[in-house]
Amino acid sequence: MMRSAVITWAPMSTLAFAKYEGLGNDFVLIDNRHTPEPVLSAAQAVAVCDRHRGVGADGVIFLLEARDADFQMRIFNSDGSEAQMCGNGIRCLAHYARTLGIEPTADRYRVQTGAGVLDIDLLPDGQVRVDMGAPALLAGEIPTTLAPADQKVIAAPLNVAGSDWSVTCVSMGNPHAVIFVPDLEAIDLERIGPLFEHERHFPERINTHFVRVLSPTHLQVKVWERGAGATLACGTGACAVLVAAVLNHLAQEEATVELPGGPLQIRWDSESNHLLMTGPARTVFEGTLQLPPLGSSSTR
Ligand SMILES: N[C@@H](CCC[C@H](N)C(=O)O)C(=O)O
Repeated sequence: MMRSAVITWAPMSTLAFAKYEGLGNDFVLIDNRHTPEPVLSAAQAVAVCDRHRGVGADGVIFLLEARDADFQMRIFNSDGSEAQMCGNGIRCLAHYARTLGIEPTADRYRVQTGAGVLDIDLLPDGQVRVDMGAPALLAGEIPTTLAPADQKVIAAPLNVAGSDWSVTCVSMGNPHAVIFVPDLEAIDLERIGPLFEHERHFPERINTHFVRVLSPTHLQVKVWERGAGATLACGTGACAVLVAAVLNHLAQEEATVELPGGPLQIRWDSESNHLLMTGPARTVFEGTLQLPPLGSSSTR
């Protein structure tokens, strides 16, 4: 018997967004002050980040109300997983907050993140400086099983894809593995990146950075991000790279971290033990998302 197909079109709701980028690490930003949880589900964030059928982005960032800060940041990676922190994203969010009429105090915002409350300074030249807090170095804090939980992971041996690597792990709220190599051209990121991300010693997966030391104040990086793949820049990663370089006696406490999308200035302040990251953030365009109602199945 022939059946006739019934197509029901769910009514669309709309949601305003702004697209921003920091060194080519790009985000869809959403003013989420009206509800305590992100207005998009993880699956909707994946759809929005899709570079063919969505807006296209490395992640979706929500600006929410905060009790003890100017506002709160939450971020979904392009695969829908939630991360604790995003260095490039928080610079973008600071500029976005200003367009929403949230006024900083003496050009400074205090922002609640999964890595604690961070101070963000809007500099006169348009750049943004973020106090990224202190790095966490113990294996249990990363987390990784490459060492006992109460020990640091500095130049630990790890075999991935049949090769031996020397891995230093740093958490900036989110987990990073840093590997110093003599030649970045030799790194096939699309092949090796996912193998590190899902390696069994990293129970919450890992952001991976391959680093060539150009000088003690100049580090060049290739980035594979947890939940987003190869990106043009990673702010938390740039901080982790500087920390790892200092711990391996390869860099000074202040350096330029050269990412595929451009440079970040990173300083590890010896007095506070905090990382200070300075870099740009830029608005690209604004728009309106067409969304099926939450909880509805696809209308296609
Ligand atoms: N690109 C970001 C980091 C985003 C989160 C990361 N992929 C994770 O899952 O931890 C940055 O600039 O720091």
